[in-house]
Amino acid sequence: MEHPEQVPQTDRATLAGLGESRLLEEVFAAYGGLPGGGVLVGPGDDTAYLRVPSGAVLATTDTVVRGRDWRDEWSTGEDVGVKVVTQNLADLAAMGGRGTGLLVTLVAPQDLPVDWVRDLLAGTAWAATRAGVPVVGGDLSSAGAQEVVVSVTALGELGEGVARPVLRSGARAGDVLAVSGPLGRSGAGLLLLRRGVAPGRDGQEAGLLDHHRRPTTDLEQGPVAARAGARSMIDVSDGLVRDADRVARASGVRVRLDPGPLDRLAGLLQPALAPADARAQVLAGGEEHELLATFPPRTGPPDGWTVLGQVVPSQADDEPPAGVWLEGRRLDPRTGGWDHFGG
Ligand SMILES: Nc1ncnc2c1ncn2[C@@H]1O[C@H](COP(=O)(O)OP(=O)(O)OP(=O)(O)O)[C@@H](O)[C@H]1O
Ligand SMILES: Cc1ncc(C[n+]2csc(CCOP(=O)(O)O)c2C)c(N)n1
Ligand SMILES: [Mg+2]
Repeated sequence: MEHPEQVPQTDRATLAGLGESRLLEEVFAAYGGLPGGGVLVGPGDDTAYLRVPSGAVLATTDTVVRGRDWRDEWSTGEDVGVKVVTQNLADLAAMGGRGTGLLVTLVAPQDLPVDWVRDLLAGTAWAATRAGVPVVGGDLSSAGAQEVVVSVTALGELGEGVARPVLRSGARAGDVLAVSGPLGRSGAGLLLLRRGVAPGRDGQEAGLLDHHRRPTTDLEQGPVAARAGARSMIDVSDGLVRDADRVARASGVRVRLDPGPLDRLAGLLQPALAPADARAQVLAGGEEHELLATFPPRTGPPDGWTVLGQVVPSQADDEPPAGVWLEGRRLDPRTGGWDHFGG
């Protein structure tokens, strides 16, 4: 028979000491108070059971891996939780949607400190609460030493007043290209961390590090853009050029960036970054999770968005015909931006 009070505190400090059942109790407690009117059955049974008022579901998933997507020297478990939830919700926002439920999976070694998992639960719960989305389930599994993987699946539906999802393929010649917020902050923060910069709590560098650790996208801007008539949309996860190139190719158009707004956005990263580094991060910095959308010229973007350029027809003699252009030259998406497999 087990006497929990006799188990030394240190034994409970790792996942092996705590055990799956007690960890699950903590998981349920962490996610228990979250909002979510449509949840008919929440965590604890074989599946969750959700109401689907609009009759159609948005579904996306995004996974982060220790060493690849975060480093423990740079990010806490709470940071990881905030970021992985935000990444998923930004994908829903980029369709013109909002979350209705999250599933959170943790794959971790037995010697992982329970406190790291408690931080992860706090971070995921914080980001879910901020967005008004319940965590409805997930999974736990074990991994080899050092391997920690957190995977989130997000379910959602189109925002109120949004009739259809905003796809990457909807950009049309004549559209205005705009972004919902600044660019390059997360990439700039990562660059500073790689350089070993240890900024004080205030100031520009601290803000960039914060945005790298916990992107603060205004997720409502997705439905706002959709209602404003956005014809195409994507969230900037792999860098402006790479993500704009995806829109251009899906739509069969050219995207022409204006240098002026790029310089202004790069200015926001200076003096923490030198001008050339700042420009590079605006063009290629990943994990920003601001929304990039195109709008018909007559309506233009909603208030607070920054116009970055225009959509123009693709030219038959260009190879490839669709892509991103700046000052008369095509920007190769492979030379900047994030690719998990290095391509
Ligand atoms: N293993 C897979 N099986 C099926 N579909 C996949 C798989 N991996 C990716 N996809 C699909 O490919 C598309 C692009 O995936 P990706 O992860 O690059 O999404 P993204 O929105 O561009 O990136 P991010 O998640 O960083 O915002 C998505 O529609 C995704 O569902
Ligand atoms: C340790 C460490 N190294 C590199 C990075 C940068 N990084 C990881 S994934 C990604 C793009 C988005 O991925 P996805 O498309 O899967 O959402 C970027 C820019 C990091 N955060 N931590
Ligand atoms: Mg995306």
